[in-house]
Amino acid sequence: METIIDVNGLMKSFGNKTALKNIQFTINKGDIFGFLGPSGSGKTTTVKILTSQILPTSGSVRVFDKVLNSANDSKHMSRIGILTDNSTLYERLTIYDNLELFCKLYDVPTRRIDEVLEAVNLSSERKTVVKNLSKGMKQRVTLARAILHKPELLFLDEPTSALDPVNVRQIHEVLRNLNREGTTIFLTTHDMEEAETLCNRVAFIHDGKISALDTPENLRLQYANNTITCLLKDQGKVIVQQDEEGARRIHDYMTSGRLLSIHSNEPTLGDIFVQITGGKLQ
Ligand SMILES: Nc1ncnc2c1ncn2[C@@H]1O[C@H](COP(=O)(O)OP(=O)(O)OP(=O)(O)O)[C@@H](O)[C@H]1O
Repeated sequence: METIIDVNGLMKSFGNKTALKNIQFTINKGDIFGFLGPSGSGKTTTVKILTSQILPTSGSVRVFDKVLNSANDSKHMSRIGILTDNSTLYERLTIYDNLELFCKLYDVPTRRIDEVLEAVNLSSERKTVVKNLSKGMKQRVTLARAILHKPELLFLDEPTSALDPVNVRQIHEVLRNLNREGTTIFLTTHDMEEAETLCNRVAFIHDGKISALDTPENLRLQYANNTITCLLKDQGKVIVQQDEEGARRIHDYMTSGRLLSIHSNEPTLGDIFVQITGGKLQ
């Protein structure tokens, strides 16, 4: 498996505030890696370091085969796409003109504009002025801009925060397609559902430290409470342990015709985050 990002002993301080405390993780080619944490936990600081916008206080960071040791180091930037809060568009220009400007900046042929607009489902809006777009559409243009130069690695800092569910679904679909075509994705979010549906690996960051890192499936298994909720006609909700005694009880509920519904109580990533850190994601 090819390692795309390798972070070891990463520390970052701002004056006497330590934002990152000995962070360690690797990201492999093809991952959609979710970096989950509440506000102020250190997500954006990590993205800024990985994209050479700021330097770490100590520790080592490797992106592709390049050890990052100076800010604004642009050597690997052509292989990277970034979508953050600061990714603004020219409001008075059309979608097409916005993208054309960035084609010139990145030295990308303008025929690529049609491809990215198709990818984000905005081909029919190419002549629309950006200020007339909805928030979700603007975010899709920003995403189109971030992938104009076909980056191998895409950083997304809270890409769907404050978007409605329809727009969230559209952005997720674009990201899945990009990933299928080979783009590795580093995604920060405090939305656990987003991480559950998109990510093959997630790290929990809390107060500048990573407190868990695994696949969502392994985390759910590890923190499962092994119970089943049964809804009974005469008793309402009943919690049953997943053991022999529980199996006997469920069998009785079924054969006596009392069982209305049954579901296993798998913890969500949000539940697990609370269990591990004692804090909430939001
Ligand atoms: N330039 C800075 N100067 C001083 N403190 C900073 C600076 N940048 C970040 N911090 C502090 O570092 C900590 C981590 O901030 P960071 O922006 O990385 O959090 P975050 O997880 O991205 O939060 P959010 O989800 O709200 O964006 C916070 O306590 C923040 O106040």
